[in-house]
Amino acid sequence: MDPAPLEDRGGGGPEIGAAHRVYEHLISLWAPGVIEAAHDLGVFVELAGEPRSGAELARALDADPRAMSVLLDALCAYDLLVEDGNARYALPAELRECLLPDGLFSLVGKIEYDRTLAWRAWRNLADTVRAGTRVEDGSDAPNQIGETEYRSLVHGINFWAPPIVNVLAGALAERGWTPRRPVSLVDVGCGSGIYSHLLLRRFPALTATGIDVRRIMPLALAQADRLGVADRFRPAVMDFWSEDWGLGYDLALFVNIFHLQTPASAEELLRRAAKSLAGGGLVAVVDQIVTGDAHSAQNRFSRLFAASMLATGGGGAYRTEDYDRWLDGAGLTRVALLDTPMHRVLLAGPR
Ligand SMILES: C[S@@+](CC[C@H](N)C(=O)[O-])C[C@H]1O[C@@H](n2cnc3c(N)ncnc32)[C@H](O)[C@@H]1O
Repeated sequence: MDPAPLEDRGGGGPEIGAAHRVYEHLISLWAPGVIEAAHDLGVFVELAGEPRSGAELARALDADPRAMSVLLDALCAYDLLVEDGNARYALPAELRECLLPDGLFSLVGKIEYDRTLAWRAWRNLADTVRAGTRVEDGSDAPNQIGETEYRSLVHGINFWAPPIVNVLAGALAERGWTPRRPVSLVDVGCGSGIYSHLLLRRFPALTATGIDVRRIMPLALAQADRLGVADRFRPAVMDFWSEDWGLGYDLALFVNIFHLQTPASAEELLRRAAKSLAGGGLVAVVDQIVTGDAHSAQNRFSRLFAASMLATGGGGAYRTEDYDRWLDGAGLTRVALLDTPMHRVLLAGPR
């Protein structure tokens, strides 16, 4: 046996540090395992009311009492539940919104998406890397996430929106958007519509058109109602490739749309956006946009996000140079690039 890993430093040389690091990555698998088991069993919903003991939860959820206690303690280890010292477990207030199904920022859709699609896709990532995601003619494949999966997914990414909208709204205000100015936007692939809805709350004279497919639109309409902006949110059920988006918008907004594209389809989307704008209108792309700064938090997340896109069927995290080339092809030019959590906001206007 090579004695080097055991030498000096109390048995903890760089090799042991490296093994700890890799092991920590490997056991990241435990977190979704524990959270998803609790979701499947109904633990979070059961704890929406009073704190309960392990035995009470096991009885209510038809589970083995000892196994339930192990699961509850693991949830406490992740700070997802708290134990009151008398073996009663509670769901902390700040976690209710994301762990219960009806919260505006509920991650239940993400959990369900991961259970139906992502686990299997990640398990087969090596096969995907061997085969690549090119289609027969050698071009990249667009992302294959289906409408059914989007129904789970779109609410599960709502929590990204508030800090991004803060930054975007600030940039729009700097460019002359005031509470009284009647402006309009088209939200292309709006999903739950959260970006439109939060901007509508920010700018009382704004009207928003949300484009998405038939199965998703009821979610956007219900949420517009919930957030009190339904009177200024116009649903446009259509395929954004084959139908007309309308004209004269002050903002064409694409959130989490470009990472689903191939380079060719990305350029086509920007051409369509340019045609839909009023004079002086802007395009905003909110996405995993990679810059030259290798160590930024956004670039690190973008790299991992690209691996996730690869695992689940195509698309990727594109670089600023890619966007600049596509913008140029569409007669547009980048006017700002803003950092937000896990995303960047690219603003572009006419060249
Ligand atoms: C990743 S989700 C993003 C949703 C939203 N923009 C957000 O970030 O919360 C992509 C959305 O684009 C919609 N979409 C994809 N292709 C579309 C098409 N060809 N026409 C209309 N909507 C489409 C999907 O239904 C889905 O709601």
